Amino acid sequence: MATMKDSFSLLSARVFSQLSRLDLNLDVKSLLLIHLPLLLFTIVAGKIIYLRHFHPLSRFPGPFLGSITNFYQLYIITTGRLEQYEAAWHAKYGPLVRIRPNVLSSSDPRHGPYIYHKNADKTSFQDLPSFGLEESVGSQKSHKVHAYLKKRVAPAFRLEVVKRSENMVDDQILKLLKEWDRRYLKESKDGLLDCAPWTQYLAYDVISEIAFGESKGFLKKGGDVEGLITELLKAIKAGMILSAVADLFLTIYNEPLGIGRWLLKPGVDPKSGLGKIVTFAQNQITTRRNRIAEGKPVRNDVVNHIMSLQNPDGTLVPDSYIRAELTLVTFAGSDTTAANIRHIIISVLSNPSVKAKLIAEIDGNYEAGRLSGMVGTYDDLNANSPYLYAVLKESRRIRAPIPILLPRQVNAPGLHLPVGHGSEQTTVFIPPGVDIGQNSMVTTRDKHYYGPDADEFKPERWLETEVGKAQAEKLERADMTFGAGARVCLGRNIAWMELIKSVSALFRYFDIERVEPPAGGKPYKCENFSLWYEDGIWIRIRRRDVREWNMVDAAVV
Ligand code: HEM
Repeated sequence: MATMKDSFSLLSARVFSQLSRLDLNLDVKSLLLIHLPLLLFTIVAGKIIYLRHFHPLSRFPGPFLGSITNFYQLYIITTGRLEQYEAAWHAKYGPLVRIRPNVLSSSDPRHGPYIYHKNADKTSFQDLPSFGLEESVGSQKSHKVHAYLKKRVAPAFRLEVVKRSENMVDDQILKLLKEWDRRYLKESKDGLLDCAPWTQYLAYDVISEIAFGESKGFLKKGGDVEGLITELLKAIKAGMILSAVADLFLTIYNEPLGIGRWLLKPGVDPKSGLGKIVTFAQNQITTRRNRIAEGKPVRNDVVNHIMSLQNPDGTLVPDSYIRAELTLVTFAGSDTTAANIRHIIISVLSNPSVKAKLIAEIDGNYEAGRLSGMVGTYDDLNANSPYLYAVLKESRRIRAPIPILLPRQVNAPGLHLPVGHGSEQTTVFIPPGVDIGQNSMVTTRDKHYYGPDADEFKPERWLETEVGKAQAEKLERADMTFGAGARVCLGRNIAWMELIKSVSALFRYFDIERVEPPAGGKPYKCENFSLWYEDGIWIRIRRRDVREWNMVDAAVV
């Protein structure tokens, strides 16, 4: 099969041969065959010379192709492992690498507060046409507008509000336990399952329950509902690819004659990709309105909060804005948490001593009556589970659920970043007008900051009792896996609640071991498309002999 490169060469050859056959007068012919290509060549060569020698980032090292074109980033994204490229560049070029013509990547955890300060604006990476959606708090570029939007929506995500939904999280976890027990221990009996999709079912049901007031039934079905998981992945991949050439896309899209907007007309198909998620969000709004109209009680949840927001003139915010925020919550709150749970399971199962310590802590808490009910309460788990806390933190350090560079604009007067260590420490000036960011998958492997064992999964490094207060605080300061500064994750309380509860329940109720994929089972696959997508995490479960099973068996869900 011909490759894209072959087809392109073939096409160019045909165009060229057609042109040379044209009976044009010599001037036009020479213009098309000689002057125009020469002009194009001169423009491209001039641009490359500018980018390599005169651009404000020309003195920073990095991959050659990355320094002259954004299309290189596009290629890297399609490999599904862009974090590996970025880590390799930092290993080769040092803590500041020019990864795209106008973008620097930093791998030094000390740079976080400088880059993600409260007045930092997001970049064109975030500025793609929003396909019929208004700007949401997450897509807003300007720090000022962002601050206004965030102040309005943040109350819906406060811990005390999230805690009101705690029993709904418990219900979803209970469903997971019961489904695994029924399908893999009672019906098929071999206890063998691929847990990767189940983490998504749990996360999607929790987020739809907490944010939208009803779970969509992923766990019950043991499968995708309305194609949401599949379509969200398509939308994420498309967005990721577009983000690599966002500047070019915007130039074409915004060109004055409107041809670009006509050509790239964002056709939102309600049945696929982003359109499906937007339609899902709109349906939540309509359902809620219907309930209100019918005089039925409504929950004081995220939908309710966003629907009752007002504009400065006192009018209610429009549906287009509510849709945008709800779409963001669906995006941001599902596959992130699912990926995190998967990695915790993998890490615990691959480290027998960690598994033993974790189970000892969970069992100890239940036996001593510090955890009650089927799934311990948020407060009890938080207060009594230092090792579980360390496991969750370490898992996000080793594999950040959002494994991409989160860029920010460098505004005047520029940044002075520390580089080097000890007596060799100095500063580097980053000029205004460029973009800079960090990928948590890279910063969290910095050996100066985390020590020579930075690549190892070691929950103990987070324990004050093991490493001392100063070291534990140092690690907390650099933890950017939930984002940083004013843009820190709004859903972190929801995510944390879901994580501590589900991990503690899974290891209390099941004895779990990782196994090879069975014949015909999906093999392990892991891809990074700004979120992690994985398949084929095969485990074998057995019921543990714990008394709480009586409650689970008796519960009706
Ligand atoms: C383990 C789970 C999660 C991780 C690791 C995570 C991580 C992040 C990160 C890194 C950002 C900052 C992005 C940026 O700077 O561009 C972010 C923002 C955000 N996240 Fe999460 N997130 C998680 C779960 C959730 C959940 C469950 C929700 C919703 C209920 C959520 C809602 C949001 C929102 C609305 C923003 C935008 C905040 C802003 O721009 O001010 N996230 N998250």
